Amino acid sequence: MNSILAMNQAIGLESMLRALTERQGKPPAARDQAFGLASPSTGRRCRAIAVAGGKGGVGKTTVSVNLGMALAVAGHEVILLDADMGLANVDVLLGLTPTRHIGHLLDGSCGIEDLLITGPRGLKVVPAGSGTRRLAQLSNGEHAAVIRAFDDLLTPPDYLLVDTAAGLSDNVAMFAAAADDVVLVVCDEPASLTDAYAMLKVLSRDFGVRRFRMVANMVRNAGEARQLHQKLARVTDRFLDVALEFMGMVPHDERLKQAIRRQSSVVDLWPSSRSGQAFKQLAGAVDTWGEPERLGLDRIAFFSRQAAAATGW
Ligand SMILES: Nc1ncnc2c1ncn2[C@@H]1O[C@H](COP(=O)(O)OP(=O)(O)OP(=O)(O)O)[C@@H](O)[C@H]1O
Repeated sequence: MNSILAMNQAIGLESMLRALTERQGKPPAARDQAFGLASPSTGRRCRAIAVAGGKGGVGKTTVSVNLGMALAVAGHEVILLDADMGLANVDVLLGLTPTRHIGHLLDGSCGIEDLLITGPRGLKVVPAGSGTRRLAQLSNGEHAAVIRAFDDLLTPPDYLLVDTAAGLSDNVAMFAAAADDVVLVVCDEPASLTDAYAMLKVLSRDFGVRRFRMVANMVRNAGEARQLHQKLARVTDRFLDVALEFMGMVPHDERLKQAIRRQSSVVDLWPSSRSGQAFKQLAGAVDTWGEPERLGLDRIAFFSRQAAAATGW
């Protein structure tokens, strides 16, 4: 797709994005951190990574689950937060049957530790709950409460992965802005590119997120992945004040689909498959990122505090 077409389509989403921003009130002047605890296993601060994508079906959950598993296999403590509230499926993908979810945390009937369930290879999951309309309509204050609940973890992990919802809701914006890194999953479809552009635009302009790491999903090879990155980076370099780094790729792989049908991860079932190897490489890339930067002193993002105060959370 040519870059001007991509930009025009993205600009076509302006009114929707403006409405979202206006509803949220004045955006924060600078990005602050919300998730941020020291990990006992490494002594390093927990790194919170939000996996986002804009368009539905680009592979956010697949990447979150398999990247989480690859990091766990590499010996890291990992918690995977399913933040696709009301349409949760991380637990389904891992064959887990949670009895509690985020809704129980929010109504005060349990704490964050009670929500953790342990999946294969010690990967821990915080389930979001499915089929509950109320969970799909959480207020900003409730999102803030979920983010802050991670401060109560007894043993913070090395990595907290957050599988965000599709679209550009307040939910996605808050979790992405509260994380140390945003991994953007993109596939080679016009709608994926325009939605990714729209997400970069709103997260940078309204939430101060300036750096993104792109994973090209469902591509044929590394060359195609690089081309996809260049296609998006050409437009973002020209029109947005963001750095879009290439993180890696996941090939289109039937093994991945088979693993999902078996409610397991390809990393666990077929580590030597093309996608299994790709997730190992992505985990290796994450491992090179080092200590997350701290852009502010407070652990709670500015907008989270505003929202929390407004709703009494
Ligand atoms: N690399 C891949 N190779 C083959 N199939 C893939 C790959 N990545 C994802 N898929 C398939 O694409 C579909 C959508 O993936 P997934 O549910 O992870 O997307 P999503 O972005 O989380 O969607 P939603 O936003 O709707 O929750 C799934 O059926 C999955 O099996």
